[in-house]
Amino acid sequence: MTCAAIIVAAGRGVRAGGPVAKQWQPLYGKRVIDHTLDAFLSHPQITDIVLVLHQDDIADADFDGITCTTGGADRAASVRAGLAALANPAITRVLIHDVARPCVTARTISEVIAALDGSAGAAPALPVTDALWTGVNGRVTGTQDRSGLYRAQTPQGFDRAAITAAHATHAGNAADDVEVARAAGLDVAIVAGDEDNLKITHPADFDRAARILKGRNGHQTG
Ligand SMILES: Nc1ccn([C@@H]2O[C@H](COP(=O)(O)OP(=O)(O)OP(=O)(O)O)[C@@H](O)[C@H]2O)c(=O)n1
Ligand SMILES: C[C@](O)(CO)[C@H](O)COP(=O)(O)O
Repeated sequence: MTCAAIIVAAGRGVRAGGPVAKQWQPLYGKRVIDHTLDAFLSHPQITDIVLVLHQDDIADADFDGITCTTGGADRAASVRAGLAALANPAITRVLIHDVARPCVTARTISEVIAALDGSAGAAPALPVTDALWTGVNGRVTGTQDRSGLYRAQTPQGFDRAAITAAHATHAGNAADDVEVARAAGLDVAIVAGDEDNLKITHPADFDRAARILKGRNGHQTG
């Protein structure tokens, strides 16, 4: 089994703000992107890494041992570019991960890979535990049943041939690669998500991620 990781990093991080896109901003001693890459570079089951970058960033990219390629206008297009850049024919599995999730642990990566033994796809998720409302103009308009609802995370793992075929036939963007996989009829297993595997989306998420990484220092998870 040869497993690659595709790290999608071609977004502009508009919601996070800042002078540069969020993946290039500092976080607990290095850049967000460095934390994310290190999680996969240090994982013993990941043999190849493809980093998908924005066209404005690619010329300055300097990452040893990592294939860099240019992303597209939306996340799904960037994933397709990453899949196309996988050069090693021996790769049978691929994990697709948001650069914006720098606190991913070795344990989560291992659990996604292990679940691929029994399923064409596998991804971490957390069951929704809060009540869910609908609301309009700052007023609650209803309560939704939360049973069977999950918060999806990455890395999302797949059989390489199956996800490549699924993306080739998928039109337009998608919430994530699980949506693309399921549209193509693939079975996707849910593995335990991790509250600490947050996606840096808004400015306050940098502090939260830094606290998680600081708390882990000297207590390696996974
Ligand atoms: N055209 C795109 C859009 C998004 N992404 C990646 O998809 C992940 C999840 O997207 P999100 O958190 O929405 O990141 P951004 O698109 O950068 O954020 P924003 O929507 O706030 O601009 C990120 O790692 C982002 O870099 C990508 O590779 N290519
Ligand atoms: C793929 C994803 O991380 C799953 O939770 C998420 O959908 C991507 O982020 P976005 O904010 O929806 O673009």
